[in-house]
Amino acid sequence: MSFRDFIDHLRTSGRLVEVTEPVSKVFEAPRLAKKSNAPILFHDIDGQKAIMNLLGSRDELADMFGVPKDGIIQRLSDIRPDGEVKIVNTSPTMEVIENDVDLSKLPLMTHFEKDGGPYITAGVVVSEYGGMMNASIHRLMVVGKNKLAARLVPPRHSFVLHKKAAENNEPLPVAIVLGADPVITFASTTRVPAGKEFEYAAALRGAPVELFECENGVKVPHAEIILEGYVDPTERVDEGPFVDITGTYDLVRKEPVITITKIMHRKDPIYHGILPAGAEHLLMMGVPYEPKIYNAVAEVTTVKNVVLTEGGCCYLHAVVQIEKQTEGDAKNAIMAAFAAHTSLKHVVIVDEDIDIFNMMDVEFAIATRVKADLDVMIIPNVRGSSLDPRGSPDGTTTKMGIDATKVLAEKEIFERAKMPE
Ligand SMILES: C/C(=C\C(=O)O)CCOP(=O)(O)O
Ligand SMILES: [Mn+2]
Repeated sequence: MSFRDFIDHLRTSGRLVEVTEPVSKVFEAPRLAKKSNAPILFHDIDGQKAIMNLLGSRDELADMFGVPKDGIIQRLSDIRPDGEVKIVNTSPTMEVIENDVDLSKLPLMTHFEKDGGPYITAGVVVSEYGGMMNASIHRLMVVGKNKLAARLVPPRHSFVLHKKAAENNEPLPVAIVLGADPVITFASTTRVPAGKEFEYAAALRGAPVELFECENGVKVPHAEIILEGYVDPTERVDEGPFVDITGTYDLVRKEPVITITKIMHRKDPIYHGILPAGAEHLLMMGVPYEPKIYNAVAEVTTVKNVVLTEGGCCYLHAVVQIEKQTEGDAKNAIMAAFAAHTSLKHVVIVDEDIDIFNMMDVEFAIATRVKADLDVMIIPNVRGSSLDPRGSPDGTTTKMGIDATKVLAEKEIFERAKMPE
């Protein structure tokens, strides 16, 4: 499915908000996107089109995968990155080619008052080096007419490829993909084995993914806009301030620079922007880790479901539902969850009768099934998330796991009372 087909599907199903009056890319469009909290298509940002909140809810994701909302994780954990990828010679993306690059002509938005500049937030950075490829989303700050600062987080594959190229003093060829089939964009946020993002997307879509070759050799899927260029081996600039998933300003760091050498786009392209700290951002960051946690917990007990909760920025807090088999299972589940998602900070393990999408229910489990000295695990000095404002400067933090499951030997005293029909 193309990006445009997906937008048409949102339109015909009545889920798309359309803004036809002119809006500014500086604060105004992001503010409207935050307010609407629904897929929103801007028809006139300095004469350009842009969509935000494209995959801004679990309902949207479930619809895209063709499963119910509580079946997303099982669906994602069943998929193997072995779909078909086809190389083709042409693409509608080549309708317009611009060699005189001026990023200010695109509707790249400035979102929050202290932001370091306009940011590309939904750009899938595809890179290739030494026979390896990678596709992942990185935030990209505009630092010049044809330059972007890229937050390449260790140990993500883009970071590794740039490091390898830089060790040989070579540029890393990249292509930034904006507005591909949303399944491909989602797949690029997953933690699949190196170089397998497009195979994973094809398996998820149930149809081959077509790729075409850019002038710099990088192979990319059809999209609305492609920015071609390279990451310089040595150049670094201040990246930030930028508001990340926590809704607070992330640190300013020295990050690598991408020079854009060419822009390709469809006629009348539709730019995709992800609202920082908005639901789409949170889901793109968190949902790919849920199947990882699910599979890791499945190794130690019977796992039923996993959610990275919105209140925990879909990244720092997890609730894991298990069918407890033996006493102590929940403690193993806690350790498995932390191992699977190293940025996770707090995790609660609950039984099958707790609705993990309902925080009242989760709190009920904590209130009635936890004795803190026995059921709370505190683990100091563990690698945490660089996005946690409470993390230590060396990247470590203290983690907490809560076993909110029933004591098996006293199961009946925890039963929730039912009223007869
Ligand atoms: C920008 C981040 C991740 C990414 O690019 O995938 C968030 C920081 O990652 P941590 O590993 O939680 O520090
Ligand atoms: Mn990768």
